[in-house]
Amino acid sequence: AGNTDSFDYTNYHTLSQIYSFQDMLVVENPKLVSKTVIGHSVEGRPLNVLKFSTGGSNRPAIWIDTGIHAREWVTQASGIVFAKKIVTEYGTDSVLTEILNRMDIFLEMVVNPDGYHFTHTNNRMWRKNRKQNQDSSCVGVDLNRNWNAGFGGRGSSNNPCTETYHGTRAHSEPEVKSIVKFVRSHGNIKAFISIHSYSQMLLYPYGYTRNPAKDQAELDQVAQKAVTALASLYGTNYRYGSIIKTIYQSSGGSIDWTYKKGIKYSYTFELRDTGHFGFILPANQIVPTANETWLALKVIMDHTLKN
Ligand SMILES: O=C(CO)C[C@@H](Cc1ccccc1)C(=O)O
Ligand SMILES: [Zn+2]
Repeated sequence: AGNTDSFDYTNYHTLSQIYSFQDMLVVENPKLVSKTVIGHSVEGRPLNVLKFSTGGSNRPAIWIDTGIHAREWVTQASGIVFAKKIVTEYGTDSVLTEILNRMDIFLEMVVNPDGYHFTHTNNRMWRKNRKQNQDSSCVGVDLNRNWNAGFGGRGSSNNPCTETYHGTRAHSEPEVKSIVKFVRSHGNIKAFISIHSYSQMLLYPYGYTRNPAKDQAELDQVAQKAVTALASLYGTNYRYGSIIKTIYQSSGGSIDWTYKKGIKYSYTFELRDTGHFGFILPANQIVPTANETWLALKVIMDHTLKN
């Protein structure tokens, strides 16, 4: 596809097709979209972040990431739809326009490019990155166990051959370290939203402890409003609550670290479905999933703008 209007949003794409989409979007929207490389993956692939900004400097910002787990293909595909929505609806959608007139949005569509490439070439069910672990024949670190929040605790594994291997130390993985450095250097991120599939849940901290987040009441209230907006489109039902109570105990997760860094509006989405197709969600559900999720994202971004 030569441009983002003729791009096929109704299908899954290879890593290079996603990279091309990102570059086309920047070329087509030079005043609104720019691309930053925040680092490189284990295998040397660029970690691309799209910045959506209408001006200012170091404005308060929203972070959205997809594809931290390689096999969760509907998330990277949704990130593509979100990006096109932002450039299409800015100026017409009043909520988005108000958000972008005062805040920036950062979108990392493929947090784990090596893993994503590997799901196309070798193993569709790959989850982790492609780190060659020392003293083990097993490859990969779970990038959602590698953050410095309850690192190495229950709900992660020290065995490189498991799907939840946390790595040798917190922030050991370049894919995680790059985001950590970006968040620290930006210093004005107000919401951090990490998108997974599947289970149809909207989760907030904590995953590593049953201690409630100090902002639990507010996070819960915003989550409720967000899942209501999501369900308004096609009736898709989401559960919501803290990670540990709603899905399971997990330590070293990204939003537990961002929340402890003071980013109050830290959320994780678990997109469609509830297990019928699981990670192998049919491509015809990409656009409906992205459209309903976008309604929930706008609730969280709007609340962030106003609080
Ligand atoms: O990938 C998952 C399967 O979609 C579920 C997520 C659940 C989770 C979400 C946020 C923080 C920690 C764990 C995971 O195990 O990392
Ligand atoms: Zn996941």
